Amino acid sequence: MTRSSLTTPPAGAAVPSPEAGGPEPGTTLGSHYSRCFGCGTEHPTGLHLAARTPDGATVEAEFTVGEAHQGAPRLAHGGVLAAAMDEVIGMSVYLFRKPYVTGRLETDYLLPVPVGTTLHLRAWCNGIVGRKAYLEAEGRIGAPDGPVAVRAAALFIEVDMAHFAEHGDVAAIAAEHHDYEVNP
Ligand SMILES: CCCCCCCC(=O)SCCNC(=O)CCNC(=O)[C@H](O)C(C)(C)COP(=O)(O)OP(=O)(O)OC[C@H]1O[C@@H](n2cnc3c(N)ncnc32)[C@H](O)[C@@H]1OP(=O)(O)O
Repeated sequence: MTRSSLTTPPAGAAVPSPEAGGPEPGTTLGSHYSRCFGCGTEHPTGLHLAARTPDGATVEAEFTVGEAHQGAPRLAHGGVLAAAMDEVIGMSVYLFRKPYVTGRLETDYLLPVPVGTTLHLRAWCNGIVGRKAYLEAEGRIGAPDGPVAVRAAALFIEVDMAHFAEHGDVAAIAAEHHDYEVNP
């Protein structure tokens, strides 16, 4: 992964282990908001990611590229692929049960992704320092061990619920509360 210093964990950054009381291995994480472009089940043209954690520390999901996700004819739009990486990374930091938002997202595009392709996404945390979480993800074509089409590195910043109350619609979050709801 080509990455900047901003998404590289500093020496000594603690790599978190699965949280006591966090999701059990195999848990499906569910949508954090039904109208989210990334995971919302009610979004008509969204990515519809349904993430699960195989081990309490990493997250996996699949994204099938549809007609609504094109950039060039019959090929996925790069921004849509970045959104998929952002979402699966957001789901992985969701394991820590604190609210985080994307501060910085860096993406490497290695292969074109045709419409109809299922991308197998995986995301994990490389370390946390204070409010800053250093995260990484990959998207593989066709199978969990298929060729890597997209890689991403991200810096997510921990916020409190006032962030969403001040800038968004905290009542809508409360209305859809889940056990691990943290990252609208
Ligand atoms: C399961 C759910 C999945 C959801 C996945 C999708 C998640 C999203 O899309 S979130 C939406 C997109 N992101 C946003 O809207 C965030 C917009 N930005 C903000 O609100 C603010 O800039 C915010 C909250 C990130 C930081 O502001 P603030 O709380 O004032 O903190 P601030 O003091 O500026 O920064 C904290 C630290 O992070 C660093 N930092 C903040 N932003 C960045 C950045 N872009 N690049 C590098 N470092 C950064 C700062 O340098 C600082 O570091 P240090 O502590 O070492 O000095």
